[in-house]
Formats: sequence, structure tokens, C-alpha cells
Amino acid sequence: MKAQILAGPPVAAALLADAAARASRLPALPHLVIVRVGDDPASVSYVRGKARKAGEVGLRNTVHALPEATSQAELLALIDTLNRDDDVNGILVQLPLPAQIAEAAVLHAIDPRKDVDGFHPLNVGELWAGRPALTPCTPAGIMYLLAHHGVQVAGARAVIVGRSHLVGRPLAALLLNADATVTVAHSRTCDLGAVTREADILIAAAGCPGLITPEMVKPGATVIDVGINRVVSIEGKGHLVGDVHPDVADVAGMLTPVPGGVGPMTVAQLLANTVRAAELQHAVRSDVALPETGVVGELAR
Ligand SMILES: Nc1nc(=O)c2c([nH]1)NC[C@@H]1CN(c3ccc(C(=O)N[C@@H](CCC(=O)O)C(=O)O)cc3)C=[N+]21
Repeated sequence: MKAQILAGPPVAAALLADAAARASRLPALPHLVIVRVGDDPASVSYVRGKARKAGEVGLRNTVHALPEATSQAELLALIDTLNRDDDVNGILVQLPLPAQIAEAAVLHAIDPRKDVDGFHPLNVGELWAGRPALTPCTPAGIMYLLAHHGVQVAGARAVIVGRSHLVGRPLAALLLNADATVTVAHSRTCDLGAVTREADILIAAAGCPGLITPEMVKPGATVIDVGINRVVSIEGKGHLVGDVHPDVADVAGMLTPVPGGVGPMTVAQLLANTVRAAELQHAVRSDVALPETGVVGELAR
């Protein structure tokens, strides 16, 4: 039996439709600001994709493209301006940053109520405390995809391969909050296959092409491929491959493709987070109580 392929775009469209409907009920259209430093081709292409999608669903968006040589002080000054601007609802600083800028300093500087990446330590802490406000886009998009396809998370054994702060760690928290039994494996894990074979839900987020092979997968498991690896074929053509070997489709029950799986969910969730951030900010200004928002909703009171 071949795995059911879970295509991202139709599910992303459902998430975007919901976000657009919520945006239309706000007093002003949500405004996302994306900051990119330098000209890394992958970053340029991702940022272009995010801005295009924002425009398609009718959100306001602004891209600040700063030169490679931008100093940390200059970037922090821009973030400070954006934090103070009531017309800005969401701020995303595209990663990775050039070596002269400390990522942690930047992530600490973004107003947690505008932190649509969910990377500020306050949002990270709230997530791990089980009171999520703004949650990282790729993990939240994966949770939406699982729910959309009726994948049972509560009680399931989930194994995540990869422990990055973009994906592995926050996804572990979200799955735990949804009552899964969670294991986080990584490059130092002994007998990785024995660990992954236990998984009802297996998430590959290691950045290692073809890492997950069929014998590492429990028959019928749901396999989520977060890998975005650019490889060049013998003919010299560049293309994207995931962390999951194609033959896993013969063993898994459900499988996300690369491209066209998790990537589009990430972008959709970023825009949903922007609407969420705008809702939080308007609720604080008009003193409307919003449930399930944790400390972030109360910061400005
Ligand atoms: N502050 C920050 N937040 C991020 O969320 C963030 C980041 N920095 N830095 C880089 C990673 C990577 N990332 C992707 C988003 C969409 C696709 C995506 O749409 N992928 C398409 C294909 C795109 C292509 O062809 O290149 C797909 O999988 O179908 C991929 C990767 C967000 N990231």
C-alpha cells in the first residue's frame, strides 16, 4: 500500500481563508514587516514568497532589505522603531543573520506581541508552560496539517528528528501540549532507527537529505518531512529534496511531499500569526478579554 500524500497547498488555503476572514473583522488590516539582512539567495526567495502570499490574502506587508554589512546596532534601531509603531502588527527578521549580528540579541529585541515567529524567550517560555500565544510557524503549520487530516495526536507516540529552535524544540512542546508522548532525537542519538520505528507520528527536521529510510519507519505511520535540502543532480540541475527517502512512501500511512508539503503551511501560518498578533494588539487597546493568550496579552495593560 502506498502512503496517502498530504499536499500542503489545499490545507494552507484553508488556514489562509480562516485568517483572512478574521482579518476582515479587525478595525485595520494587519500589517506584517519582514526584515532581511544581506542577499543570501534562499532568504531572498523565501521572503519574496512570504510577501507575495501576504499580498494575495490581502494583508499589508513591507519588506526592509538591509545590506550584508548592517551592524547589530543598526538592526536593533530598526526593530525599536517597528516596535513603537502602532501601524505595525507583526515583525519577522529572516534567519540566518550575518556573523556580525547576534541572533539572540535580535530575537530578544522584538516586542513579544509582534513576534510572529514565536522566537522571543517570553513566547518560547509560554509555549513550554502550555500557554501558547504566538507559536513558531513551521511547527504550528504542522499541527494544523495533522488536525486537518484527522491524525490522532493525543496518546500517540511522536518522534521528532532534529532539535532546532525553529522546528524541533517548539514542535516537541506543541505535540506535548496536544497530549502526544514525545521523543526528540538528534545527530547524537544512538540507534536512531530503533527510536524512529516506535513513532506513530514521525517528523524529520534534521536538514539531512534522505536520512529517513523505509526500515526506520513503522508501517502505517504518519511521516512529516520538514527537510528543505537543495541538491544538484548529475545533469547539474538544482532541486529540493526532503529528509525522508522517497521509498518511505511504500511503508508510511501518510507522507508529506517536498516541495509542496510543510513549506506552504509555514507561510500560511506566518500570516495567521500576523492576524493573531493584530487581534492581541487590538484587544489590549480596547480592553477586550481574549482567552488562551497567556502573558503576552497582558503585557500592555
Ligand atoms: N525568521 C525566520 N522565520 C522562518 O520561518 C524562516 C526563517 N527565518 N529562515 C528560513 C526558514 C525556512 N523557511 C521556509 C519557508 C517556506 C518554505 C517554502 O515555501 N517552501 C516551498 C518551496 C520553496 C522553494 O522552491 O524554494 C515548499 O516546500 O513547497 C521553505 C522554507 C522559513 N524559515
